[in-house]
Amino acid sequence: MLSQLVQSQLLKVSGKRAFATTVNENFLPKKYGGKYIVTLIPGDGIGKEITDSVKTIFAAEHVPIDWETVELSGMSGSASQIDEAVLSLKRNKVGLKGITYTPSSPFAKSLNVALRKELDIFASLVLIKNIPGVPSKLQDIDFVLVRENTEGEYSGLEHQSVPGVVESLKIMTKYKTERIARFAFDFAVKNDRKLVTAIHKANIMKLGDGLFRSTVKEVGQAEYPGVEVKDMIVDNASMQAVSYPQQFDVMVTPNLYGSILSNIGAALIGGPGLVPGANFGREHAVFEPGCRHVGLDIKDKNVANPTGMILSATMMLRHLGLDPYADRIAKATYDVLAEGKAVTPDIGGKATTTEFTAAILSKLQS
Ligand SMILES: NC(=O)C1=CN([C@@H]2O[C@H](COP(=O)(O)OP(=O)(O)OC[C@H]3O[C@@H](n4cnc5c(N)ncnc54)[C@H](O)[C@@H]3O)[C@@H](O)[C@H]2O)C=CC1
Ligand SMILES: O=C(O)CCC(=O)C(=O)O
Ligand SMILES: [Mg+2]
Repeated sequence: MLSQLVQSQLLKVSGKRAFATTVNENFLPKKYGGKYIVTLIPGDGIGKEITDSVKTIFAAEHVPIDWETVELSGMSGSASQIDEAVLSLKRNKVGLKGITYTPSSPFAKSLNVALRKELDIFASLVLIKNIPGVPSKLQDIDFVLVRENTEGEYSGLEHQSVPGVVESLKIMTKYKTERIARFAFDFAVKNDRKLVTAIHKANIMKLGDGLFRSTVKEVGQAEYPGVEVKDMIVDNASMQAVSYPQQFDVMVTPNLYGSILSNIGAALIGGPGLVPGANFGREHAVFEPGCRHVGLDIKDKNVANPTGMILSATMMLRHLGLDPYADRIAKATYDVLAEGKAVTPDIGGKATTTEFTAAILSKLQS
């Protein structure tokens, strides 16, 4: 039973299928000396601890990857760090990333957002699915969030026209809405999902969200007759997500609603440390925990749950065609979670991050 569940998780976590339709084959990463070079950006907060967990597991499994580590910090970093990170990702095409902190000061730009825009990794993919053994109030949850990553509310265009009056621009374009819609429908087709729901607020933002709603529906109806398309207002979708999440299959969202729904989704399945994610463009793919939390409050305490990062890393392995490594690592991770003996405090356990990682290693060796 468990292995069947694991198998279906593995299929659905597969970034490769989503990627294959989106990335130009000419830009697939190349091996050097039999190994892929992957950019590793630990980021701030718990990033180092959870990427260390991945590094330990990959080393023990002899995964044919060399890491190119780039420091990127929103707390202390120099301006040149972002250039270095972008250069490394442009060269290697593939990255594994923690989250960088963004201070609320008006002068501090989000490095996470800058990186996504610079590389045009426009599609965020987040899997919200119950994990056997992890307590959650509702069962049979299994949906995917496809989130536009480069425009919308995260455009970062704000100005104060006169003191006390601020205008924030939300940019929505037909071009970027069509491409995120196609990504969502392609993902649905390739992963045997039947329903795409466009999430919007077209009753209030009639032009911007109206464009999003109508474009997703047009693309679906014209190009993907085998996939049902619906739409739902974001307020209702948030309520439905916590009362009847089983109704959702693939949700396609503008930027901010995707962030909010990924956080609701994380809470539904047991917490932010469990959710895997990836960002795809035509040339690059960057894998990062789907709920995108920095975790400054638990930094260096050795309690962070690295599951979301490990599962993001297994999506990356599939993207690179290293499925057998991904299968073994994901299965060992799910087995440790299912047993519940060596799990971290966020899901009710007492284990440290390193003890959880060690339990995965011993599963792999057994
Ligand atoms: N504050 C920032 O710089 C950034 C914030 N965000 C977004 O803002 C929202 C909230 O961010 P923050 O308030 O900074 O959240 P946070 O990073 O403080 O996380 C919220 C809570 O979840 C816990 N948590 C997160 N990951 C965990 C893990 N792997 N294991 C165990 N516990 C974990 C943290 O300890 C914390 O108590 C999120 O949606 C996030 O996507 C995204 C990027 C940067
Ligand atoms: O980069 C940030 O500081 C916040 C971004 C965010 O909330 C997200 O990407 O979901
Ligand atoms: Mg967020």
